[in-house]
Amino acid sequence: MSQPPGPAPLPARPLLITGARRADAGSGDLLIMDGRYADPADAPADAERVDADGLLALPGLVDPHTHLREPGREDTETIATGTAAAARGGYTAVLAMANTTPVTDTAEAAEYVLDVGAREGSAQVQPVGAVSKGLAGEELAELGLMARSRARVRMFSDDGRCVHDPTLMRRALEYVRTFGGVIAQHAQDPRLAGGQACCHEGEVSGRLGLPGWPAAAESTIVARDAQLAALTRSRVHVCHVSTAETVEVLRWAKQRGIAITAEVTPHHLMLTTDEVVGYDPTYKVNPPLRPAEDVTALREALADGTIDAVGTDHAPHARQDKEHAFADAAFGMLGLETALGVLIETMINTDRSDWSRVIEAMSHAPARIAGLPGQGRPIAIGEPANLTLIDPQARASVDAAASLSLSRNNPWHGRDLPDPVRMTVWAGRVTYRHD
Ligand SMILES: NC(=O)N[C@@H](CC(=O)O)C(=O)O
Repeated sequence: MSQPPGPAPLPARPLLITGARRADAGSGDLLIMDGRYADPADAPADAERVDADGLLALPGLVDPHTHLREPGREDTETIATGTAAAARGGYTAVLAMANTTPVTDTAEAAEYVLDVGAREGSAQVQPVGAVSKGLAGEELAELGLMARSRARVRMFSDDGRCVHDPTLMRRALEYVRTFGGVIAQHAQDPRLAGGQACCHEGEVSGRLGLPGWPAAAESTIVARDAQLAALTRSRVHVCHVSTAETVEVLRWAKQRGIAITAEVTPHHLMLTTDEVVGYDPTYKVNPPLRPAEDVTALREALADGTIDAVGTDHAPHARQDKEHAFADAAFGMLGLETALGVLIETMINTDRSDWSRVIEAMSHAPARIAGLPGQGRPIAIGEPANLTLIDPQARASVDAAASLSLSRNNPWHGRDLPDPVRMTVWAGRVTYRHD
């Protein structure tokens, strides 16, 4: 059996985890040896025993949408710090977005991210390749070379920018179909929501005098891309869905059998446009926070599977890039450490979803969409040991200063939220332990 992707082998001490419940059915002790689950009856005498009585065992979480900022902005996040934050959030794999400096638009750039991840990461780092050279939206990047490289890139995205040119989008979809890839679209029509647009277009943007971006700037691109996916018989993934209109388009497209998948961020499941009323740039994000009706529609869509997955869109920014007038500040907020807590609060504690749905959306589906073998797998003997042990009842007040991220643009600071993660294990190695 080939080794699962993971850190260099350590003088691994087997782990015997006792007493954990399993959300997916099944229970019993878990033995982790040589990076995989093994039969607990074979536990060696020197195995480290972990008492997980009362805890829930989940397959390691997979984030289809992380900004790690290395290379280029290591003052705001590195692959080491971003994946440390991921491990604390229960993640064992992250898809690293391409909008770094330089952009991940070549095989060499993708292999660089892969290699630093393997050397310094606390989670598997899978590079996302850019769709267009330099994210400029004009010429296709080296999609085939990235796919055939050691990084085995399968997901491509110009995230931060929309692939606006329909012909370029068509060509990209045609190209990735040849190797089972997917185009992850940042759906934002730059003609409807460009330039200074920084807030949901509606009553609040009008009152505050902030340039707005209407829901239609997202849903019209998603409708177009669904049709292009049908035309090319290829696969499109919609990043950070934020509106009820987009949910309707997704329902329509899925009913027609179009190969479209979508993700929602934790912040769009909980926070609304009202946060912006104080002009605090921490709440400036793309796409913008939307009204409560959209939040409700997103929760419903995640519960019924219209939205397949949760993506954090963890977007670290330096203080000097955020501390500006709202219209001039950088877009983006942190999310890796708090994602599962927000999902418990919005989906489990409201009885909208059961655990199997949350596990599907935060582990199985993102691994499948992004083409990550070895992640999002069931907890079963022989499978790679990617595991998150959680206490779903534990809560804490979020402290931005205590984050493992290098950045502090944390929209959850001071909020009381579930703080569930007790231990994360990636490829058999403990990557996070709650004190
Ligand atoms: N989501 C964000 O608000 N920011 C992202 C890029 C982007 O999607 O705009 C970032 O890289 O900072």
